[in-house]
Amino acid sequence: MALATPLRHLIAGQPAAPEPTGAPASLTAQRAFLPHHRGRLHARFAASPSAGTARVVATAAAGAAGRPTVLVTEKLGAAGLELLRSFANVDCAYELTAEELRAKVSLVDALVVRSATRVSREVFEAARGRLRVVGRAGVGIDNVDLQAATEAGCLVVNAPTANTVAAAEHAVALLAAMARNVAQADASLKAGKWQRSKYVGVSLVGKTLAIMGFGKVGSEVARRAKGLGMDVIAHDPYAPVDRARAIGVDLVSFDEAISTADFISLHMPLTPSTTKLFDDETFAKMTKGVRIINVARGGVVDEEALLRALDNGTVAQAALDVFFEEPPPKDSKLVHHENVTVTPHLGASTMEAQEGVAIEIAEAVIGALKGELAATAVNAPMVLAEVLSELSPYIVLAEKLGRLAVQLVAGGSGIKGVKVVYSSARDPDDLDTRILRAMITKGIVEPISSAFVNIVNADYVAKQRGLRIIEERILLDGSPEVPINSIQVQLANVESKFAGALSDEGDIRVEGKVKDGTPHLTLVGPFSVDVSLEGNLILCRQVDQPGIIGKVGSILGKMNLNVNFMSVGRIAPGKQAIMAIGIDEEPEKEALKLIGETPSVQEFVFLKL
Ligand SMILES: NC(=O)C1=CN([C@@H]2O[C@H](COP(=O)(O)OP(=O)(O)OC[C@H]3O[C@@H](n4cnc5c(N)ncnc54)[C@H](O)[C@@H]3O)[C@@H](O)[C@H]2O)C=CC1
Ligand SMILES: O=C(O)C(=O)COP(=O)(O)O
Repeated sequence: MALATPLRHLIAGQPAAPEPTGAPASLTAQRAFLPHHRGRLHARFAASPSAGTARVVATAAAGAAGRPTVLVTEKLGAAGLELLRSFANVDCAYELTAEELRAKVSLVDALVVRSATRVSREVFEAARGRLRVVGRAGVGIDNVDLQAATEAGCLVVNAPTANTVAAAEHAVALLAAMARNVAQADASLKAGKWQRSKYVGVSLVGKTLAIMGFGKVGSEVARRAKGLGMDVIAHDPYAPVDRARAIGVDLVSFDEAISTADFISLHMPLTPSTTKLFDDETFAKMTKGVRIINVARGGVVDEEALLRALDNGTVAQAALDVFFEEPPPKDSKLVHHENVTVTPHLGASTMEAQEGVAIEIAEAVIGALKGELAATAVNAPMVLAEVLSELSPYIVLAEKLGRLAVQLVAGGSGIKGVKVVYSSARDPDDLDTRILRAMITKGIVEPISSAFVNIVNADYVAKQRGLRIIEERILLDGSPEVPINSIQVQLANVESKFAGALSDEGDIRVEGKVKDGTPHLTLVGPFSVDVSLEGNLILCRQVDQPGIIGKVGSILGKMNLNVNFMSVGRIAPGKQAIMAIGIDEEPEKEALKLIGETPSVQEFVFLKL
C-alpha cells in the first residue's frame, strides 16, 4: 500500500493531479508537520482516493501538463507570484468583469484575489466543481461567499497577518493627517494658497482614542497611539481582557467607548452584525466634535448617516480608507466633504505588506493544491499538523469503512442513521475525530452520488442528504499512545445485499483497525476477519468446512487474479463462516459467477475499496 511517509491526508475526492514539475520539492515535507516559519501550522490535508492509495491532492482537474492553474485577479507581490509560478500555471488577469471572471473560473484550480474581486455564489457555480481553492491575499473575506464556497467543497484561505502593521500604520497616518489637516492643506498650497489660520489642527496628546475591534490591527493601533501620548480605550466583545490590559488598554462597553472618545478608530470585520453599526443612533451618542477613522470596511458605517453627522457637526472630521462601494461614486458627497480625508483602500498597500501577503497566500494556496490545509483556512475546521500526522492511517481506514459499508446496502433501502464507534484508550478530549467523521461521510456518499466530499463540505453534504452521523466513544484500558484501537461503522435499519454483514441488531456493521500503519478490516457483521484494506474485496459466506478456501482460491488463480490477503472468520467450527479475500484487480463477471456457483457458498459480494 502506498502509505508513504509523510502520509497524505484527505481533502478532496477528485482524481489525483500529478505532482507538478518544478515545485519546490522540500515545501511539502517542510510544511507538512512542522510549525510554519512564522509560527503558524500548516496541516497536511490531502485526499484518500477511492483506488486505495493515500495520495490525492486537492486539485480537481489539473491542466493537461499536470500543473494546476491559478487565476490571479488582482495585483500580487512579485515574490508570491514567483512562488505560485514555480508550482502552477499562473494566469494574471486584472479588472475582470463579473462575466469574464465567471468565464475563466471553470478553467482554473485556484483563484487568488484581494478585496476588489467579488467571489459570489455565481462564481462558484460557474466553476463547475473545478475550483478547489480561493486565496484571499489579505484579511477581510467579506468579498467571498463563504457559504457557497463550503457547499462547493472549495477551501478558502486568507493571509491574515502580513498586512496587520501596514493597516495599523495607515490608521495612525490618517489619524495624524486628519488632526493636522495635512491633505486639505497640501491641496490648498498646491492650488497656490497659503492658509495657515484655516488649517489649525487639534493635538493628539492626552486625547481619548476608542479602538472599535481590538484584534490584530486594533491592538497595533493602540500600541502606536499610546506612544503618541493618547489615552486608549477599546470595545471588542470577544477580545481577551488580559491582552488589552497588557498594553494598557481598558476594554469598555460600546456606548462608553463611543460616548467618551475624542477619536474613534474602526477595526472590526464586516459581518451581518457589524453592517451599518455606525448609524444615526450611534452618531447621536458620540461626543460633539468626535473624529473618526475607518480603515476596516466601509460597510460598517451608514455613509448617509455619517454625512449627516459631519454636516451637523457631531463628527468634526472623518478619515476614510474604505467605502461601502469601492471605488465610491465620483460625485460622492462624503469623498468631497471638506472635513473628510480619503485614501483609496490603501491600508494594506505597503511594499513590505504586499510582498508578505503575496508569499503568505501563495504558500497557503500551493499547500492546499497539494492537499495540505493551511492554518489560515477560513471555511474548514483546523486540524493541527501533529493530529493529522498521527491520524493518517485512521483517515484512510475511516473512508474505506464508509465505502465498504455503503456498498453492502441493498439498493432502495436508503441510509438513515450512521453510527461511528471509536474504541480508544485516549481521553476523548485528546481525540479530534472531525476529520475521521468527514472521511466516513466521504466514503459513504461518494460511491452513491456525484457529490465529491472533503473536510470543507462533509458536514454540509451529510446534512443535505439527511445523513445523521452519531459518534460514540468506547473508553478502553491501555496505552493512550495509540490514538484509536478500532473504528466501527454501523448503518442502522437498512437491508444488506450481504446478509452476513448484518449484526444481531440488524445493522450493517464493519469494523477496522490500523495494523503496522495499514488499515485492516477486522469485523463484518458478527464475523471477525483480518484483511488488509487494499485493492478490492470479495466477501463470501459459507458453511465452515474443509476445501472451500482452496476452491475459491483456485477460481481466482485460474482467472489470473492476485490474492493479496485472505482471512476466514467463523462463529464456531462447522457453523457459518465468512471468507474475506483481498484482490488487486477487479475480477471479470465470469470469476464472480463461478465463486457464486461454488457449492456451500451461500452468498458473496464484490466490494471496491
Ligand atoms: N484597509 C485595509 O487595507 C485593511 C483593512 N483591514 C480590515 O481591518 C479589520 C480588522 O482586521 P484584523 O485586525 O486583522 O482582524 P481581527 O480578526 O484580528 O480583528 C477583528 C476584531 O474585531 C472584533 N469584533 C468583531 N465584531 C465586533 C463588534 N461587533 N464590535 C467590536 N469588535 C468586534 C473581533 O473580536 C476581533 O478581535 C478587518 O475588517 C479587515 O478587513 C485589514 C487589513 C487591511
Ligand atoms: O486585508 C484586508 O482586509 C484589506 O482590506 C486589504 O485589501 P487589499 O488586499 O489591499 O485589497
